[in-house]
Amino acid sequence: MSQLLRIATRKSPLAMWQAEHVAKLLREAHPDLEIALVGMSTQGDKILDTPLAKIGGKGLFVKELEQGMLEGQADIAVHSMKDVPVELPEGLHLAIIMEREDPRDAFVSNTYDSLNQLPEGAVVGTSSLRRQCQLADVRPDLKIAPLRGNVNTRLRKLDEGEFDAIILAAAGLKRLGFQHRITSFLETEQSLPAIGQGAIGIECRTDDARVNALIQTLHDEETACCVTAERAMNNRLMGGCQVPIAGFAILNHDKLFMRGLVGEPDGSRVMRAEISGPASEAESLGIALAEDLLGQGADQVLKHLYEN
Ligand SMILES: NCc1[nH]cc(CCC(=O)O)c1CC(=O)O
Repeated sequence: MSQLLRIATRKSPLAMWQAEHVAKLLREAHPDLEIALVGMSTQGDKILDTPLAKIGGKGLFVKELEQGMLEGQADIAVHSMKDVPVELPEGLHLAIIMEREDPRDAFVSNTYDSLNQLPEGAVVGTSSLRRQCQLADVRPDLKIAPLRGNVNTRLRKLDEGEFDAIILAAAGLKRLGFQHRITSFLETEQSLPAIGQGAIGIECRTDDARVNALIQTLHDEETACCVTAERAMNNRLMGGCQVPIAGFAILNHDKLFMRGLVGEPDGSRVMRAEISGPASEAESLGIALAEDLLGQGADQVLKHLYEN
């Protein structure tokens, strides 16, 4: 008897690409499996005129998908890890973290080759406080302008001449076939990525043994270890995805190396820390990194942001 697996996904082109990608890999692993995509709209997709940082709340891009799984309309949800809050609803878990795509931020411009070549006062589009903070730190003269919408919309707005350059995640551009639009990469030391950037995660019901077993082949332990450290840092900082927090871990054999950053959106204060240790201690390394940042004053910066 053929089995059915229903994948909950947002309807943006990037989310659909990611869900299709998972569907394709699962069809290869299980030729008899019938797969259906269940498209859903999230709050983050509906409110398009407000910077995400102002909408507030965690899980803006995942809540409706989680509800769908809890109500039995879908079996798994495919997420960009950077959109997934650290705390999940009762009954659901992150079963799978897939191998990470390029974690870097990309500089996209129709006029200038790189960040360094932007003239004084150039207008850069991004609605990410994390990107804004790091840009302002090195180039306080730049004008940061809000830029929301899915990847395709953001590229269109650049082409319409609203900005001298925009910053996007390289992973999203590559997945959607816009690699040629990447003018240059911001190395991770220069623009520390968001927690989980470039990694896709699969969430499902904790107790659904059939589904947990079906998706197991997609797991990448190295990425999972790095993302565990990054999310532990975020959890200790009580960070949502819309605060200027960055964190990026890599593995070298069994050793984990991680950088973290918290700052003011205007770049007036930027706290950085790094740590390394055994991969088996990923979670405690992430927490220790957060504590280093808190000790440097990150708690005041974050408190101030949550109050506004
Ligand atoms: N905030 C939306 C979002 N969520 C994940 C990605 C990129 C893909 C990824 O990080 O896996 C993007 C677009 C962007 O930041 O440019």
